[in-house]
Amino acid sequence: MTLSTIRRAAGLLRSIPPGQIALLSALTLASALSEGVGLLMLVPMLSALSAGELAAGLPGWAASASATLAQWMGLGGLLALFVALVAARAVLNYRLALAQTRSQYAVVDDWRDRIYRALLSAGWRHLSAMRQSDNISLLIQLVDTIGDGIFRLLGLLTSVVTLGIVWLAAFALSPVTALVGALGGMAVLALFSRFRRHARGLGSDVVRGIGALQGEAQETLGALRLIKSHGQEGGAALRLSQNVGALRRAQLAMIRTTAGSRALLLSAGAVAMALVVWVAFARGVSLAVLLPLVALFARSVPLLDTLQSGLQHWSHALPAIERAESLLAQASAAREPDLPAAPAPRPLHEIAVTDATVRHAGRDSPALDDVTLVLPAGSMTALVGPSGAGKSTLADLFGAMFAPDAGTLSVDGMPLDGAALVGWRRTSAYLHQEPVLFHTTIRRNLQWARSDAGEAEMKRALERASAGFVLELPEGLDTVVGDAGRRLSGGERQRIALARALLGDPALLILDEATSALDAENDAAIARAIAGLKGQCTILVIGHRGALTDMADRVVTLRNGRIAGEGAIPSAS
Ligand SMILES: Nc1ncnc2c1ncn2[C@@H]1O[C@H](COP(=O)(O)OP(=O)(O)OP(=O)(O)O)[C@@H](O)[C@H]1O
Repeated sequence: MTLSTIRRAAGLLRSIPPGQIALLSALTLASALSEGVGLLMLVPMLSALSAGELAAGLPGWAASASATLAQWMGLGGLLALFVALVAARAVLNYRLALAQTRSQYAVVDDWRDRIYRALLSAGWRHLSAMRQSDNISLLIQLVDTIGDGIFRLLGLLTSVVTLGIVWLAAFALSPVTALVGALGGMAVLALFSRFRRHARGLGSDVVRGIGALQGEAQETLGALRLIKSHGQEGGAALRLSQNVGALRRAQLAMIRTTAGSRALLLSAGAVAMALVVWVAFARGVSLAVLLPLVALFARSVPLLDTLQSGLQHWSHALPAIERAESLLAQASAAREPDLPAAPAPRPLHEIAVTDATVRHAGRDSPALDDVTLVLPAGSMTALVGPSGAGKSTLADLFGAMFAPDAGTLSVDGMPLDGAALVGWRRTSAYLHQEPVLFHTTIRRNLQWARSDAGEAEMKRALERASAGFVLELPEGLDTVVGDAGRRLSGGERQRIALARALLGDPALLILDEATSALDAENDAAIARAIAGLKGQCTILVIGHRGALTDMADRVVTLRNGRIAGEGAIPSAS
């Protein structure tokens, strides 16, 4: 265990409440003491069994103490005390296992919570560049790998304390044997370091395997229509089973390493014990010393095994811990400022993006190059242009999803940054080509925008969004929309999403290709709804030629990240 590993372990254990740490420490110490004392009880028991004969050869203090105890308690009393000690240790170990599991959960849950919060608080640009299946696998599965590492770490700390007590007992009986045993134990730990390195490599394989499996399953289940239409069911099933195979190979290799190192350690322990007995017998060491030493030795080997396999599992969990640490660090570095206490002011005159430049990571040319666009308050602007011109990027700037690399977003001449920028985001609403609905009732989907919205307000929003059909459904607002709203048509989904946006009373409504996947009827229904909103809020429509762009007060053309013109709708966009 290197210094950095110890520091990392201490850092992880910091999320265990102090009371729990105190309980763990007390239980660990009490369990270890009961173990040591129980083993040492052999000495007075042997003395009582042999009427003092076997006391010869014991260190002076041990001979007199065991003789006194044997005389005072008798064999029956000593046996009863021994049984009581074993029973007490069983209770202590039961409580210890519970305390260790609770501590493990405390660490894991704290990590999960911190990672989740860090992700939720990170900026959109950072989040949109991430592979979310990696984050899901970390939050759901890898934290349990980390939990296993923590549990083993706590177990190995218990083994260290118990080994220490057992060693002290051995030292009291025979210092030389105890020192030789300690050196042997350290040599074993050093020799077994290659198993731990191997376990760490396998830990990396498991992290990769879990990520690949999660990514594959998530992508496949999210693309079922595509898979079915291309007849790719077999290929998808094969890819999943290949991913499962790779993961299982890594997991089985870990079991093999653990079981192999255990078999080696226990066999080496047996050989060492045989040697000790042999040498002791040859040198005429008395039974009174030899028997308790053998018992202490026999107990030390499994404890050493727990220690070694604990270190091995800890090494195995390290890659998952490193993944979590790195994600946490990156997400925290991309953290957005906290929301301002007061809501952002509604624009009276204009919302403007000025001299804005945006460079996406890994791209040579900027997505937006020194763009200035002013949206008069209450106006409706259509933004058109070829694919990749930068329309969505510009809409993201207006909606304050992120700040430009250069330039500003301002409302009525006041530049927005930091918390004000995040606050403005709350007052704008987006409608994308594929609306986001949650697998719950329409009521809950609407209330997602405003939890205190009443029935009448919801109905009004639905009517304004040309979504009155909801009220005619057999279960009305309580209709469950299905996974991502798949129990509704695309147009119905989009109109419910518009109603949800309106419920939040947005100052800026952005429709990014909101009707491009809809038929003429739904396009017209959304257009009717938007016509009713004109003048009530500022509207920015992105799209190719259609009912919505035709309704705009003006049309702005974007080309290669620059404003290419303003006025009439270009004939080919
Ligand atoms: N997250 C990203 N990382 C890297 N490049 C990006 C990212 N998002 C957009 N781009 C690139 O930035 C440019 C502008 O993209 P944007 O989505 O703004 O264009 P658009 O005009 O909305 O296109 P479309 O009409 O096809 O939706 C494109 O070249 C696109 O490939």
